[in-house]
Formats: sequence, C-alpha cells, structure tokens
Amino acid sequence: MRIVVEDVGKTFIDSKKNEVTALKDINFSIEQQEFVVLVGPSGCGKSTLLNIVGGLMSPSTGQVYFEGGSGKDPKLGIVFQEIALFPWRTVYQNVIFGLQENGASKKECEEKGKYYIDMVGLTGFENAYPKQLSGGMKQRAGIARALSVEPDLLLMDEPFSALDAQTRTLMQEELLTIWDRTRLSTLYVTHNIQEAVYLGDRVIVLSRHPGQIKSIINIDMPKMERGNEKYRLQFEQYSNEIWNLIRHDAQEALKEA
Ligand SMILES: Nc1ncnc2c1ncn2[C@@H]1O[C@H](COP(=O)(O)OP(=O)(O)OP(=O)(O)O)[C@@H](O)[C@H]1O
Repeated sequence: MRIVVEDVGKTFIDSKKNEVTALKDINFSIEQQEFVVLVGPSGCGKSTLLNIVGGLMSPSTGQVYFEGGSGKDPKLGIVFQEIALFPWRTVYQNVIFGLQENGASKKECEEKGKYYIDMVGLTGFENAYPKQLSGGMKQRAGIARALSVEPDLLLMDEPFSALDAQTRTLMQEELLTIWDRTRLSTLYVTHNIQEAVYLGDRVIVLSRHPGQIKSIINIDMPKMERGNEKYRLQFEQYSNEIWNLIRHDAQEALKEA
C-alpha cells in the first residue's frame, strides 16, 4: 500500500484570532515498506502533518489517500511521545487493546499479544502495570500495542524524546531490528538529526512559518549497518547536510521560544 500526501495545507486560528499557516503545499508519498522521517525545527508543523496523515486532524487544503490496498479502511498504528498506556491495564491488556477494538478473538489476542510482547523484549512483564515499568519499557509496550494490529502504516511522533540518551540509543537500535522483521511503512517525526539519518530511508526536511518541504533526502546507506565505523563519514555528511538546511530556522525558533 502506498500513502500519498497531496497539496496538503493547514491553517489554524490562534488565540489572538490571527491565521497561522502551519503547513503549505505539502506533497510526498510513503512507499510500501518505506521508513520516512519528518525532521525540522520546533513549530515547523511535524506533529500537525503526522496527525493529518493519521486522520486525527483534517487538512485545510489537499488530501491524503492510500493506493493499492484491499479497499478496506487502512489500519494505522500510532506511537506518541507521551506514553499513552492505560494505567489500569497490564502490559498484555494494553498491547491487545487495538485488537480487541477490532473485534479479534481471544485466541488471536493471545497469539499476537505474545508475539509482539516478545518482539519488543517485554516477555516476563505481561502482567505488570505501567507504573511498574521504566520509561523505555513503557515505550516498548506502546510500540507492541501499535504493532499488534499489524498496521498498513505505523506513525511515530517523537517516540523516544522523553527517554535518557542511552535508553534512546538502544531503542533506536531495537526499532531498526523490529522494522527489519515487520517491514512496516512508517512515518516517523523527530527533531533529532542523527536519529533521522540512522532510521530513515528518506528524510523530509521541513522549514517553518509556513511549514513547507525544504528538501527530501535519500539516505543511501545500508539500513542495518549505519552504526558501523565504515559509514561514520557518510553518516556525518548526511547529518551536516540536514543541519545546514535546518540551522537558520532553528535559530529563528529559538528567538521565539
Ligand atoms: N491547535 C492549534 N491552534 C493554533 N495553532 C496551532 C495549533 N496546533 C499547532 N499550531 C501551530 O502550528 C505550528 C506547527 O505546530 P506543530 O506542533 O505541528 O509543530 P512541530 O514541528 O510538531 O513542533 P514541535 O517540534 O515543537 O513539537 C506552530 O506554529 C503551532 O503554534
């Protein structure tokens, strides 16, 4: 299934009744099994765009559509920065939530619940409650919940930004391994350039005021080998290229903060 974002724009009315053009003329596609990263400075419209692609918000102009599917509504898996687990449900009950909502049988819930809990490394914690888990473990449970519905598109909005640096690095590595096993089409939002270069097949760089596509960069390094010394120089070159595209806007964002 291919996801097409066509001429999307979004205008908000702010508290002073002024029009804010958050997004303008956004055109791109996400191919089957492709991992696309949206990167840009604070306020460039990354989350707004992800919400529009996920159908959580409607665009002011343009459209998002899915090509080549079964004709049924596409299934989406979403992971947010804020770990949105139900505190009164165990890890297992959280992970199977989407499946239950979709009317899956008890047997299917058990099989898929077990499979995806294992995939994110939470086997043994099925009966734990969110408050008993570390930040990284909560986010793993959130990822398993999104994966368990076997989505046509996985949407991730800064999923690791609340984690400490070491946990974040480990989670990035694990996400690559998970992606390699599932090959899900993914749209991933971050403002961390290294994360974008490490994970993305393509990185879409957004500018701000209004949020527009500044550049789309193909990351031409083998996906599972990007941490290798062999690719260090190329990794840095991509990171510098993206930073040079963002730097001016990031400075402007800082002045407004
Ligand atoms: N509900 C809203 N009402 C008014 N303005 C909004 C609303 N939501 C977002 N905006 C504005 O739209 C622009 C884009 O916001 P958005 O949160 O999508 O950016 P972002 O790139 O995800 O930012 P960050 O990296 O800081 O999370 C900003 O200028 C923001 O102030």
